[in-house]
Amino acid sequence: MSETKEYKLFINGEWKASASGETIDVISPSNEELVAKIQNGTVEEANEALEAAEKAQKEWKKLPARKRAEYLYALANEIKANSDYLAELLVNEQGKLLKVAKMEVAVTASFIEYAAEGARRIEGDIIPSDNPEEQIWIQKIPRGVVVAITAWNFPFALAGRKIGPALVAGNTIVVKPTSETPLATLELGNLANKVGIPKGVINILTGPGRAMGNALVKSPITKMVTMTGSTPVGQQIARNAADNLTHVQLELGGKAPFIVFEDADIDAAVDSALHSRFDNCGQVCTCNERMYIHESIYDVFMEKFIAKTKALKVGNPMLEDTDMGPKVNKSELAHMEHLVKVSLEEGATLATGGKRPEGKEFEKGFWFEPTVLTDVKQDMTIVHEESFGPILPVLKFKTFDEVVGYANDCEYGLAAMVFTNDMNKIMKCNEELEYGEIYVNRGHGEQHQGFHNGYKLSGSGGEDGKYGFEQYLEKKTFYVKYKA
Ligand SMILES: NC(=O)C1=CN([C@@H]2O[C@H](COP(=O)(O)OP(=O)(O)OC[C@H]3O[C@@H](n4cnc5c(N)ncnc54)[C@H](OP(=O)(O)O)[C@@H]3O)[C@@H](O)[C@H]2O)C=CC1
Ligand SMILES: O=C(O)[C@@H](O)[C@@H]1OC[C@H](O)[C@H]1O
Repeated sequence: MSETKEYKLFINGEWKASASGETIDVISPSNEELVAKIQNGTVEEANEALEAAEKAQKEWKKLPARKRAEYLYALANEIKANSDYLAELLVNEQGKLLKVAKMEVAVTASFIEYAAEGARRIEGDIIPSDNPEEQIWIQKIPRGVVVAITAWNFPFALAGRKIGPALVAGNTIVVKPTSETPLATLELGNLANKVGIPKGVINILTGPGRAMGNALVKSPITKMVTMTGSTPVGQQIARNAADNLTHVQLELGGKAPFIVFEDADIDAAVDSALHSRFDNCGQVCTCNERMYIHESIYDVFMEKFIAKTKALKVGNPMLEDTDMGPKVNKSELAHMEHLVKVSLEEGATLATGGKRPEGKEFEKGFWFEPTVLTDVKQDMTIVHEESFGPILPVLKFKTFDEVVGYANDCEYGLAAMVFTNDMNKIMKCNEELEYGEIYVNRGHGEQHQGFHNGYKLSGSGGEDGKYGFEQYLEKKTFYVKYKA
């Protein structure tokens, strides 16, 4: 029996055990076996990491951005070179399919490479003054120390999505991954050392968000917090950051509507609806969380959709022909069971799924069947509460105004998906849907050069692309008077 690996804290380029002397178990969602142990870091260690990042940033910001980018290209190459190991770690800690984990590793490297490409596009302005013999210069400068706090659904990609732009902009970073799935992210410490990223530029801490996270957010050393996670925690972070007026970038919860109009390509819509709900066991912030089908195509659409849902293969995430793995932990599984119970009590019908799959392989682990609910009404809990799992409520609609009203009847505003070939409908959806990211005639899936931006309780600030990169830069304005 090999000894269980114990990960340490990565501070100032060194690995160290926490002074707390306590560790946290990371268990496999597939079988509840112990995967590794991580440190239960202390508030003092949070401050130690922040001080290391602050010290390192003084030199890091002086490097030409191109040189900083070269370090990041090297890091991305190391990530790709270690893809198999990192992907298997993601399967073990998060329960995602191996093929999805390999995609996540590739996307992580790609996020970092995309950020590095921006090294020569940190552009300021020179503006003529109203005064004679005077110029106005607006310079883009790094903010300083960035704290990155990430969720458990794509932990590695979310870390790369933040490390890349933060470092290219000339900031240094303290990353606090969720205690649920920190392992692949911790491995970035080894890779950072291997490519020679200076000590203190990247620091990685583990420990419960409430204690460790609070300390990182509240510190006056922290000049920006970028967080991906739930809305309640994002709101808490915004409150904690207010004391120092620290810049906050939040990517939070969602309840994406998936709307299929009468003129849609039904087969394309069925496939997109299936993947946008059940990929990664429904644990994607832009997932199809509620589906609206025009009444004229409802029967033909649902016959195809239910058949494909029932055909999904739930099981061992390491196998190539598996379509869906387990939920990430026990409480998430309990949330699935609760949502189905409440939905049935409120009058919904269980069209398929609704419970733990049967069979010996599912006795351990956090398994839940792909679930579809019909006879759903707009005022039901399941239409408004994020499931972030494999549960899909389906509703019929008659008119455009009715379905847009249903779609906007939501406290979230991250993503929406629309299937129609009618250009007028597409443009009206563009105008009337209150969502930061709208997919037309395809399922979810952002691209780096876009802008992942949540309205309402889905977030603040936005991430990715040139507008996401801007979040990591401060501006400094000079009024320069001279004698011509
Ligand atoms: N908009 C987007 O792009 C995405 C949004 N999400 C959302 O994330 C949620 C699921 O992820 P989950 O990890 O459960 O989210 P949580 O909000 O529970 O946790 C997110 C992170 O915040 C940390 N944290 C918890 N409390 C605090 C605090 N007081 N101060 C600072 N940090 C804190 C957690 O640490 P710890 O876990 O160690 O306590 C974790 O690292 C869903 O709501 C989903 O919609 C997920 C992915 C993408
Ligand atoms: O965070 C999410 O759920 C999505 O933004 C997801 O994270 C990384 C992937 O590239 C996105 O699909």
